[in-house]
Amino acid sequence: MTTGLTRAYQHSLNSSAVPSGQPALEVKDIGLRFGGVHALADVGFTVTQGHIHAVIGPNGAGKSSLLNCVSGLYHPQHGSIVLHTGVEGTSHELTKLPPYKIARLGVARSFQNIELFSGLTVLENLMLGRHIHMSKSVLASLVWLGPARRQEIAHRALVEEVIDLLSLQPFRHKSVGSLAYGIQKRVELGRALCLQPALLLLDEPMAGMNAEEKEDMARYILDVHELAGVTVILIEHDMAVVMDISNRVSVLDFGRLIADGTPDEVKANPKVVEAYLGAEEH
Ligand SMILES: Nc1ncnc2c1ncn2[C@@H]1O[C@H](COP(=O)(O)OP(=O)(O)OP(=O)(O)O)[C@@H](O)[C@H]1O
Repeated sequence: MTTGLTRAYQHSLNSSAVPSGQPALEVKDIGLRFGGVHALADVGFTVTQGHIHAVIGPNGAGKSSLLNCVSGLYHPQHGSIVLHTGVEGTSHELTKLPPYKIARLGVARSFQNIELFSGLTVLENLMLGRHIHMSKSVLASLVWLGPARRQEIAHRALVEEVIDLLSLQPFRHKSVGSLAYGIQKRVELGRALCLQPALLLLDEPMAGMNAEEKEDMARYILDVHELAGVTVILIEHDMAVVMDISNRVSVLDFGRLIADGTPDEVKANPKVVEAYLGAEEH
């Protein structure tokens, strides 16, 4: 189930140097409160390098809060989140860092709602996805004609590979606002990939999609994982998709981790059936 690449790739889209199978992210005893609401309580699990790791749970279970803790939008009151990038053997404690520093460490994310520049083209949005790696003059040259063309060309080569991987060629010069919803979500995935992530966080990438769009998106996430080797944390409501494409699944319910295992283990766990899968069947 792959997209037939049309070019030989020169750039690695995965910036992690952690060997496959080793811990990439360790979440330990995270606690997050909003007034009296325990959004997360003693949540801990490990994301393995090279995995698609799904986080599932009923509405309000704490899934987005968890991603927000990893990307630095929320700071949990206790616990730790350690990112291993393998670069010079370093690890980073994320819970006190601001979002831009976590992004610089290679944590990229897409949001539940599309957060693209709808008046700009696909290409321009993807180039802006390179912003962390760009000097101000290159950013300026995207908007006004200016210097730094050579640096821009190097960034452009990587962006072209993302366009190829996600089959975005037909849309490159179209303004994002004019594209079908499913394509816009694919552009958002592309923009996150342009960061060359060590870890990619996808928050309900298939929400609001029809069956065909979901199937397409699942295929592209698998390509990102299998061809580009990017480690993914995936929040998704569609159980069939989660069980199909994930290596490991963590289940939250009322802010607590109630199960963590392979898709088959999780499917067979009575707590999960009761809390989530069972609830869907009624
Ligand atoms: N910024 C915030 N302020 C106050 N409460 C919040 C905030 N963010 C999340 N919460 C609360 O934390 C709990 C978990 O919410 P969260 O959005 O993380 O759940 P979720 O599993 O992602 O839900 P959904 O599937 O509906 O998106 C909810 O009770 C929610 O109301």
